[in-house]
Amino acid sequence: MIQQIYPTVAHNYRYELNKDMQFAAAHYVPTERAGKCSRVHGHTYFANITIVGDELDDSGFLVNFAEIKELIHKRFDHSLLNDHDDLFSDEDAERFPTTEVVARTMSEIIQSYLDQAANKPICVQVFLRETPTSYVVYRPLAGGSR
Ligand SMILES: Nc1nc2c(c(=O)[nH]1)N=C([C@H](O)[C@H](O)COP(=O)(O)OP(=O)(O)OP(=O)(O)O)CN2
Ligand SMILES: [Zn+2]
Repeated sequence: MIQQIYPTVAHNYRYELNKDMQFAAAHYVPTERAGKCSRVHGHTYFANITIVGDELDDSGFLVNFAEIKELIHKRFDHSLLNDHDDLFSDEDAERFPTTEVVARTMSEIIQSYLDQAANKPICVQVFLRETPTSYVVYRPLAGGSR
């Protein structure tokens, strides 16, 4: 079970939902500057996703917890992140599968899905832990751009 205190996001929405999940994945950071991390290695990633909104859908959900898990876990669990060439690249540092980029990418995947919902939920934070000692918090800029 994942139990951790996460950083809070200031907002004035009526509802805030948080979904924890974990997935196993391998990656490498394709630059010599990454040292040992430029070689393929694996992590159990722990993620906490924060979604806010004022309106519920016709199930009484801001968004179904299971759908958020499906978007991330199904896509990344037991995969080599660098193989997802629709998301990551060995050529462009903004698309190397670092913790920062994976957190941002998760936020973008989730927000694209939420944009289809009539009640318009918003993903305001992705907390992504890569190792017991390393994690990133990504908060998209208000208004939808990075
Ligand atoms: N800013 C970033 N720095 C590093 C990233 C990253 O994604 N963003 N990634 C790595 C490696 O992939 C590695 O998996 C994690 O590195 P690190 O925290 O150094 O792992 P250690 O277990 O060796 O750290 P300890 O301090 O010994 O616990 C590297 N840097
Ligand atoms: Zn790593």
